[in-house]
Amino acid sequence: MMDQYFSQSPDVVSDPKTWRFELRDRTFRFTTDNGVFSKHEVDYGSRVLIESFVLPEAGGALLDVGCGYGPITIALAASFPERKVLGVDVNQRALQLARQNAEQNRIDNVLFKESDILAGVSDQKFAAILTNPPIRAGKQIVHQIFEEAKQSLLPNGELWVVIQKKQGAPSAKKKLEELFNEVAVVAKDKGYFIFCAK
Ligand SMILES: C[S@@+](CC[C@H](N)C(=O)[O-])C[C@H]1O[C@@H](n2cnc3c(N)ncnc32)[C@H](O)[C@@H]1O
Repeated sequence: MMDQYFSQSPDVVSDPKTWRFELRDRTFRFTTDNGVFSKHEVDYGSRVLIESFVLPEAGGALLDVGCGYGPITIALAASFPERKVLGVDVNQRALQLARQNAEQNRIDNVLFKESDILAGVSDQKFAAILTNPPIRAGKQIVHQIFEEAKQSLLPNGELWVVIQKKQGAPSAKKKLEELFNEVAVVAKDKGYFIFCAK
């Protein structure tokens, strides 16, 4: 089987690496491994999303869809200790690393759960849902994330998405505009767009 970062259990040999990275003025220690997305450093798009995120009016938990080894979930949990932050992914190796990363950074307002898109958290509503979506899984999955997110937002809740222009930002924006009343471009940096939809 071809190894993909979004496979449920990567079959590449494990070779964990630990490194430091600064996000929202705090230094984190992340452990990553083969078979997970962006294993050498925090992905540039995720960085732009993390740095530009502001809490919405709605109170309540935050959700990171496709959390990988946890950089978005963990950085936001550290910034907003009064909020609970959930991270979901299909990749079990990534989820294991995310739990380890939360522990080694002493972040305890997080929960990581295996879930195909939002299926595993369909009983909950969120103040904000964030995603650096799995582009390589296909446009249909990305659009499904947007659709399921819309159903899982609290009133005044917001969906925050990072997507590169060359990886389909215009078509993602169009889909978001079909689903939501308001879609703002919050940031643009090196070809990465941050959309906030409500
Ligand atoms: C672009 S990566 C982002 C990872 C992480 N948030 C980061 O910033 O490094 C997208 C993630 O989506 C996950 N993914 C792929 N298909 C998924 C699905 N159907 N449901 C949930 N997560 C999925 C992948 O395993 C991958 O970890």
